[in-house]
Amino acid sequence: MKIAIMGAMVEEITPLLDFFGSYETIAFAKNRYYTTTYKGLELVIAYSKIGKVNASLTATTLIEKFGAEQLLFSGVAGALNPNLHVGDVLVATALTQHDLDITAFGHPHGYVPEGSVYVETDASLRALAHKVAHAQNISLQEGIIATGDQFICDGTKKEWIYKTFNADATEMEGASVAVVCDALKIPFCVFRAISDAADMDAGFSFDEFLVSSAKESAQFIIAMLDEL
Ligand SMILES: CCCCCCN(CO)Cc1c[nH]c2c(N)ncnc12
Repeated sequence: MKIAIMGAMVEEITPLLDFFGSYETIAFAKNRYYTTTYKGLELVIAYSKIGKVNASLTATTLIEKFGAEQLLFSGVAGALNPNLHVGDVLVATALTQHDLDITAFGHPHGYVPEGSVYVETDASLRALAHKVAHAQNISLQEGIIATGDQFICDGTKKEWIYKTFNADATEMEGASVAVVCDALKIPFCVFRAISDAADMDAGFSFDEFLVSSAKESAQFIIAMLDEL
């Protein structure tokens, strides 16, 4: 089984590369893909760089060029739901694009023709995540992620996204991964540890907690691999 593990920033995959220790590096399309094996699994690891376009390119490459049969995303996110706090690990049930807007033509936010507002993650990967969380006594939150090409650091924008999409967290890549994996029929799931509250302090909080929260998410992914 070939599994892709994807992040957006180097800090999100460094804990993975450090854990696996040795890996091949393949340069492609202005990016680098790291391949290794772990307990009989073939792994291909990459960070896309920030934003939906970069994430779409990397997710497609991981599948079409490297032959990934499942894709796990590991990273950090801003909390929209007040019950989510820095360090909490969230598994996405569904993802949406909060900045996709043709409402001028009567469509709902996040919708374009022949698409859907939400893309759901793979139910069996989610079930496995809960099994792993329970077995390892890790508290795993579940929720909707709203993705957009903006770092959200403003209470008004935060509330709008929270209310418009009933979303629990926000980030900048997950929904792209969802659209790509859904179209290419590859089971996927998105795991994000909270780094900030997407409010006026988000920038400072993100700087302070990126590394520790990225580690939280990466550690959960590693725990998942033992059960895949
Ligand atoms: C150089 C700084 C790059 C920030 C990239 C942030 N990632 C994008 O996936 C996750 C994220 C954490 N908190 C966020 C927030 N409040 N809004 C959007 N995205 C996020």
